[in-house]
Amino acid sequence: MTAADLVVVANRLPVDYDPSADDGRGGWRRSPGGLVTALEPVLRAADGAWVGWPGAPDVAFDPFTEDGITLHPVSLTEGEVAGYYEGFSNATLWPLYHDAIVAPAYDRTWWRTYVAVNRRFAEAAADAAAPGATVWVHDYQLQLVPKMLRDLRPDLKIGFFLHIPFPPTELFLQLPWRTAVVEGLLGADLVGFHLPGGARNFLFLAQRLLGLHTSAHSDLDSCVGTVDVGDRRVQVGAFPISIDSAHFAERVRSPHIRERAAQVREELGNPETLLLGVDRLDYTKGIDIRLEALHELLDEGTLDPEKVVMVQLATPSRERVSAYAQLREDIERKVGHLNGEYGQLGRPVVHYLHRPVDRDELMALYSAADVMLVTPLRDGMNLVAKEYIACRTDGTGALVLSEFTGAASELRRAHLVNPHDLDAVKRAIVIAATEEPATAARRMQSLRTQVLHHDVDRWANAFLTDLRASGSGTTAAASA
Ligand SMILES: Nc1nc2c(ncn2[C@@H]2O[C@H](COP(=O)(O)OP(=O)(O)O)[C@@H](O)[C@H]2O)c(=O)[nH]1
Ligand SMILES: O=P(O)(O)OC[C@H]1O[C@H](O[C@H]2O[C@H](CO)[C@@H](O)[C@H](O)[C@H]2O)[C@H](O)[C@@H](O)[C@@H]1O
Repeated sequence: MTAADLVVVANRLPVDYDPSADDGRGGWRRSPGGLVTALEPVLRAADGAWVGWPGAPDVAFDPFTEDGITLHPVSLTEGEVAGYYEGFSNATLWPLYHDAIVAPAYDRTWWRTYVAVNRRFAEAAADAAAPGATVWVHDYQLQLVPKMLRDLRPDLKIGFFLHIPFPPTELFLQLPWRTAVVEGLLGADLVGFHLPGGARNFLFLAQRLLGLHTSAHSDLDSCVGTVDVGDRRVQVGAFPISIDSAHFAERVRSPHIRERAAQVREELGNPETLLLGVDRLDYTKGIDIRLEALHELLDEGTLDPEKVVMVQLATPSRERVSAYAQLREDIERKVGHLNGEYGQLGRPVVHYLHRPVDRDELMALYSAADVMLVTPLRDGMNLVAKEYIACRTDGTGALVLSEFTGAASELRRAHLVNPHDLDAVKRAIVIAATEEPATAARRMQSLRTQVLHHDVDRWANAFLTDLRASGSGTTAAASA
């Protein structure tokens, strides 16, 4: 397998191995989540390599090529999945970085496994990269990889992008391993966040925890500041991720998706208002909030159960982490209450699917829905909001969007809400469902302009251009 000039390193490969697939040999399926959706086209265009976990424990594969990308699977044992993925990544870092919505657990054995697994990813990346290659490391699961990789391969350009929020400094400082995490990230030439606020938090911590010299720039371009680490100058920037907008806008116009969208409405009883939620089943996503809002609107008689239907897709996620198992029970109980009180025989008010649907079906749902509900308590970006907008090719539709998503900083003409304020969520749903069509169309037009002009290529090019230009500038240590 030849070494690549562009290497992505992410927790997951773009495909997951499922040993229980019913062809008897197991099989590969597309991985869940926005990170894969965003990066796959970028890497395919560059004939690059992708280093990641196959998504199942105790399986080992040699590198192979799929759809123009060379995949380098990193094996994890059952114990490593428990300590590194379910434990440190998703029961420590995920809740801590999402405003501690659920209490983060600080477990020393998880941390040790996180260090060991990060080292394995760094070694695999060092093997996959050609001399002088660009290596782009992704997300909270791999924050130690930049430094480990630099120690192994000082010839590489190394970028790091965090797909989830970088927390307020006082929350980050809870982390017993805070200094090692900041040092790990500073192994990169460029550290990127979705929003300038996350970048500024990181600059503060580099100064406070490591005593490093930092400088802050204006927010007018993607570079928010720099940190001097010995004779290296690390750039710190903000790069809001997006989607392949043109692909969504074009594909959703296919006759079979249009027909399916009409059929979906028909199957749902041709409601006056079709509300839609699409999320991994995650406690950050605020699925409970939108169900509570709908319940109260029906209780008060503001919405009529004969005229409104909600579809909630809730893709299974991190099911062995206890907060996720509890969330599933809570959501399913709420759906049951709503349907018990307001459904008719053969006609529930809430249609809830706890499984992924294929992409064409998802686009048909985006196309069919009158109001998209995106109500996270905290979300790095939220690509679903952008996908919905890209699919509204006829300029109709309305988006209720939490202020606490990264997307809210760009989609200013959505119906922005504070998800902690249930009355505000209820008001936003009603306004979105009833707004005068010309006003709604102007809103959607403005949202579409934003999403169609700021697509995933623009995001990746902005990051990679800044990464390739990084390393310039003289630090005090270098000029001494
Ligand atoms: N095909 C398919 N994609 C889904 C489904 N549910 C969510 N997704 C995709 O998963 C991604 C979710 O990204 P995002 O909203 O940023 O949230 P994340 O899950 O936290 O990464 C989007 O690209 C969605 O289209 C599903 O049921 N089917
Ligand atoms: O790999 P999983 O544990 O199954 O989780 C799926 C992905 O979820 C997270 O997505 C984030 O990235 C999106 C794209 O930047 C962003 O829009 C969203 O707000 C984030 O939550 C996670 O960051 C990925 O690593 C996971 O693969």
